This record gives sequence, C-alpha cells and structure tokens, in this order.
Amino acid sequence: MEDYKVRVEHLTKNFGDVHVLDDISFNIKKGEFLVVVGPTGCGKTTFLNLLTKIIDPTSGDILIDGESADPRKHNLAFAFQEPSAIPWLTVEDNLKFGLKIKKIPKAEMQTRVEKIIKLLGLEKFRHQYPNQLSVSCEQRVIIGRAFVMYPDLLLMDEPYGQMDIKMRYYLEDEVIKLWKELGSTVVFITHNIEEAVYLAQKVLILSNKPTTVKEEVTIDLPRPRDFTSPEFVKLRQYITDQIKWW
Ligand SMILES: Nc1ncnc2c1ncn2[C@@H]1O[C@H](COP(=O)(O)OP(=O)(O)OP(=O)(O)O)[C@@H](O)[C@H]1O
Repeated sequence: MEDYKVRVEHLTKNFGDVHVLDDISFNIKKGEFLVVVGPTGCGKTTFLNLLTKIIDPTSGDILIDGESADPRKHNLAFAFQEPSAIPWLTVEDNLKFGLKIKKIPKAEMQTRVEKIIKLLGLEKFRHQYPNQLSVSCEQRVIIGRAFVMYPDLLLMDEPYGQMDIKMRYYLEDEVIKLWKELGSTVVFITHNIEEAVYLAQKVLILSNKPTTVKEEVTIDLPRPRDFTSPEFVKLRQYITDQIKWW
C-alpha cells in the first residue's frame, strides 16, 4: 500500500453551489512523473490550495506517505510560469534560498546546489542576477530551485506556457534530466497534449467542472521520445480524442 508517495482519496470541493472537484481519486508512485491535462477552470488552483492547506476539502483527502498533506510536515516545491527568481539574489543564492529556510546544513546545501548548477549547465551564470539572464535561463533557475529541495512532491504548473517551441523542447529535456537524476515525484500540469506525451510516465485526463478523473493513460515509450514516431502520434491522438468534449 505504501509504495504510493501520494494518494488522492475521494477529494471533493464545493464552494457553496459551485462543485469544483467531484470525488477525485488517483495515486502517484514514489519517483513517478505524472502529467495532468485538464480544461481551464477545472480546479488546478483549488487542488494546489487544498494541498498546501490554504483551504479545506469538502470531503476526501490528499495523503503524502500515508499522512494528510501538510506543508509544515512535507516538503512541497513549486515551479510556475511566472518568472519568480528573486531579483536581488544571484543564481547561486536563488538556488540556496529555500534550503536556507529549511535550515539544510551548509555542506549538504553546497553539494545540492553544485549538482543542480552542473545538471542545468548554469556554471557561467552562477554569480549573475535574474535581470542579466535570458527568459529560458531564468526559467531554468526556477526549475532548479524546485528540484534542489529534493521535495516529497514537486508541482509544476504550465511552466513553459509563454515560451517558444525551441525553448520549450530544451527545457522539457532539462526537466527529464533532473527528474531522472534526482528521482523526484513530479506532478506537471499542462494544456499541451504533445508536451504531456513527451514528459509523462502517466497522463491523468480531467473532465470539465465538476471535475472527475476521466482516464489515466500510461506512456511507456522509450526516452528521449520522438514526437514523430507512429506510437507517439497515436498516443497524442488518443488523448486528444478523450478531451474533445471539453
Ligand atoms: N473561493 C471560491 N468561491 C467560489 N468559487 C470558486 C472559488 N475558488 C474557485 N472557484 C471556482 O472554482 C473553479 C475552479 O477554479 P480554479 O481557480 O481552481 O481553476 P483552475 O483550474 O486553476 O483555472 P485555470 O485553468 O484558469 O488556471 C472556477 O470555476 C472558480 O470560479
């Protein structure tokens, strides 16, 4: 039973008459890369707020390692689309920021930061400030800052929404590299089906509000994945067909 890192159990959230999440259940294995695709307004922010205990569920629960998710107990990390690197800190200090808050010992902090800098090829930029970086470079810092926490659960919400396709491909490969190296459990939210099939071990398809889990699709294509292979195209088409009624 406990080989699941995260269990979402019959999670329901209503705001008065507005039924947002309707009996959502799914599991995430330790170290799994789960991609969630869902229409606008299906309750992603609501899910995040439930996870971080900003709001309470109407019923059901989110469990991490068998315990109700709690940001004071569990190590949760986030990477969003908005450029959110801290402007007055260098790249290196941005990567250290969360580790300092968590009071990670200095030697451990340095080891982790060096590992991330190396994996993301940020050596040249370590003493630069965010406003000296390109958009994609800043985004790498934001992603690195989330992975460096070695989180119980890392949530990525459309982190590449604004990027052109070349940057997107590049950053998708970077995320896979970090994930493989560090074994983090990742939930990645996107509207982009191609991105979902490229990244995921499992794609969770959500419905329109009141939101239910429509289907879980396992993607076991070898990596690096080829967008043009017949198997890739078939899965992309299949998932697209499942969400046509959005
Ligand atoms: N406090 C609230 N009171 C009433 N309704 C709410 C409240 N918070 C969210 N909702 C409703 O819940 C639904 C889901 O909202 P939420 O912000 O979670 O969606 P989302 O999936 O994050 O949206 P998007 O795709 O635009 O990011 C919306 O219809 C919203 O109007």
